[in-house]
Amino acid sequence: MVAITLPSSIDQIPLMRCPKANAGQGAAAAIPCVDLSAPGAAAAVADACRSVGFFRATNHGVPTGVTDALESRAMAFFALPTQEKLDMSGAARPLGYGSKSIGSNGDVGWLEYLLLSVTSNTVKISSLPPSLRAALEDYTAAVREVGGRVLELIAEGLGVDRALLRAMVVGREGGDELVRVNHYPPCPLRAPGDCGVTGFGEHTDPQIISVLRSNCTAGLQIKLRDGRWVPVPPEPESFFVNVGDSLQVLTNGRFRSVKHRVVAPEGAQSRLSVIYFGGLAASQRIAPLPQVMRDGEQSLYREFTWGEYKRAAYKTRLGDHRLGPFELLAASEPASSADPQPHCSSSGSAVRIIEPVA
Ligand SMILES: C=C1C[C@]23C[C@@]1(O)CC[C@H]2[C@@]12CC[C@H](O)[C@@](C)(C(=O)O1)[C@H]2[C@@H]3C(=O)O
Ligand SMILES: O=C(O)CCC(=O)C(=O)O
Ligand SMILES: [Fe+2]
Repeated sequence: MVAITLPSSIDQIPLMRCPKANAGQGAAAAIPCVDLSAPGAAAAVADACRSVGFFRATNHGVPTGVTDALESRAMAFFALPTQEKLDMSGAARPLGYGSKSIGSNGDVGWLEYLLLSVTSNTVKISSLPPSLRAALEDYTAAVREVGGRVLELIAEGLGVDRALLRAMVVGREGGDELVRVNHYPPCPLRAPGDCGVTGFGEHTDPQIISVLRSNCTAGLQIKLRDGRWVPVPPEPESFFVNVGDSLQVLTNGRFRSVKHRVVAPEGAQSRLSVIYFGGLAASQRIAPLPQVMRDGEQSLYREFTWGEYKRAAYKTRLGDHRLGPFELLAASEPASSADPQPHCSSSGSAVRIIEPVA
């Protein structure tokens, strides 16, 4: 039984259009798939990060028991009354339990979540149910290994020291690793045409990489380099890897952080996703790796630390172009919020569509 309550004002939940045209044949084919233990994996990972900024990873070595245990403990947690969830986790600021509100700048979505710091594999919320905490710690240990392997492959694919990126992120003293568990209950609202309700609005992840797994329920979409949004078919046996803003800078734009969003589920099923975010230590400088730069190539970004970027990121709205203020040369991305695109808005029970802004 899902304990989320309907928002007091449905107006607070913006609806968005999810073009069906992109959901057809070929959508899944647009998403690269990499067998992490195959020969040639490094080149395939680098290729995927360059062309899409996103890929599906198979042969990752995480036992299904670990993911199943977390999924069932998390669902049991989300089924608790809201006050109990808040008492156990504290209200998200930004860590803790959140519902419908994402960040502190007015973003909303049809979801509830737990956002946790997992650096050194310690889940720093003491009053979580012990079985959930244990499942989170087992999962974190396993997903961190996947992240570490992916970072080795990325380094190899870039032609830099294989251990370099992994050592900057995984299990690093003072590092910034997060796990987020998102629960999107079935959404009773309906929008006309091709609109769905926003589960998690369009954004890029600020960290180096994100490693995501979901249950069987669809909803995640990514934006391809040609501007098309495509649905990511759910694949509970696989992990999905996102390039984050920090990796975009480290590669001087060779890899680009991928825009993604989630549409709330319409049917009877809820979506449960778990994401590991590999970030850096606060004092870690983020600048293009000298080894990837060609002779005379200029950095596209002014130098900054992860602490500085994170502070700036938390002042932004979800869809903002967070790297904008750090760009040195002519910006390759619109400096505004989310790209102009069709979206919908609700007005009481009657749903009103707002057409794209030019
Ligand atoms: C609106 C926001 C939520 C967010 C912090 C921010 O101000 C802008 C970035 C958002 C994001 C997106 C990826 C991750 O889910 C997240 C934890 C992160 O590091 O950056 C969230 C932040 C959050 O929910 O606190
Ligand atoms: O829930 C999902 O599938 C994606 C969520 C997401 O992008 C995030 O938590 O940053
Ligand atoms: Fe994300």
